[in-house]
Amino acid sequence: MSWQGLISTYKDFLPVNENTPALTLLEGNTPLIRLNRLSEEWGIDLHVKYEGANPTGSFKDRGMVMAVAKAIEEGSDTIICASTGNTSAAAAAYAARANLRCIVVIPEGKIAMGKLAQAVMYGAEIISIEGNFDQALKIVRSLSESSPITLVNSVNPYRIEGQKTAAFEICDALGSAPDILALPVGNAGNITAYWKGFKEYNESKQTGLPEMRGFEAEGAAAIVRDSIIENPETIATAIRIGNPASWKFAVEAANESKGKIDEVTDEEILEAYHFLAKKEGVFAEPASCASIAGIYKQLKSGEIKKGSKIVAVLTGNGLKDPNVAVNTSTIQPTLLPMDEEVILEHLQGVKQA
Ligand SMILES: N[C@@H](CCOP(=O)(O)O)C(=O)O
Repeated sequence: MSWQGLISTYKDFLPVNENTPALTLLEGNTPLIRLNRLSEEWGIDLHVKYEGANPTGSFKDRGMVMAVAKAIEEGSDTIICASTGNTSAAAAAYAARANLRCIVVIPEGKIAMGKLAQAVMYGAEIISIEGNFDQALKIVRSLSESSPITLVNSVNPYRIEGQKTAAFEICDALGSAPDILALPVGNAGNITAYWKGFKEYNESKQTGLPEMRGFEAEGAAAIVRDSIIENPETIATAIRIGNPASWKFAVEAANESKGKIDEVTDEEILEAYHFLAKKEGVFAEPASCASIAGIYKQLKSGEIKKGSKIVAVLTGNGLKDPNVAVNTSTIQPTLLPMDEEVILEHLQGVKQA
């Protein structure tokens, strides 16, 4: 049978009942791609869960389909979120699909262009604040407590329920859980969701449990430092968060699984971002590449053993953030005059090089 989306496929593992609408944009069922060159170079068996293949280009669709379906079931007609970009894109898309009103609060000037374009196109009401994500989240949390508006950030438990399905897909594709699951950590909802998913699948199908290795950006590494960061800064805007909402659950996931929450620098993230695209043909947004950068770092330090089977979660599509790609690439187009002879001569040179 063709793919019917998350709610239909995983209903036995999700909080759905006969009143839950069959909302879907056919999210989920994303590719698990083996990275052949990096596996060989690094002496590991490395795969990426390419969440950029979701309908709005990020893993947020998994959680959002669930949160919006439950909002409708509970009679809500308006959803709200704070966002560094991907959550707002997903919220706006599913609200449009379900004919709900959607309000998004974003930090001014800190949203990648592709993500802003999505919120605009899907018809969200966009409030841009002179503050950061953590401040925006505080505002929408208090608003949703005092009015009949459904908060769809990952503090909404249905978001975690939807997002846990990625762990099921990994186990189904590999036949069991990998040795290590590596992923970026921003607001920490996704590491919470994956750990819940691996535990539930293991209980039901004995698929085993991975070590959970989460990676924050150095300039936003609140969990690693064990201290709130008032002004988080990183090129990886999706994880530019200084007070993660699911902090406690992220620490639990790392501790229970004998994994670790670690940090990577912007330089390490950008290095991974470029070699992933150039060596493997996989283009993911900068924050996603914290997972690859983290694996590379821990292989060099010896914390990750050779031979390990590892899945790195690539949370969002590279096209979300075209500015970082163009501004950090050494490759620039060669400009030639519209003269056939000149162009052919140049291409002959390129061919021989
Ligand atoms: N990176 C996120 C920020 C956190 O959103 P959450 O609702 O998943 O906790 C974004 O895309 O906005």
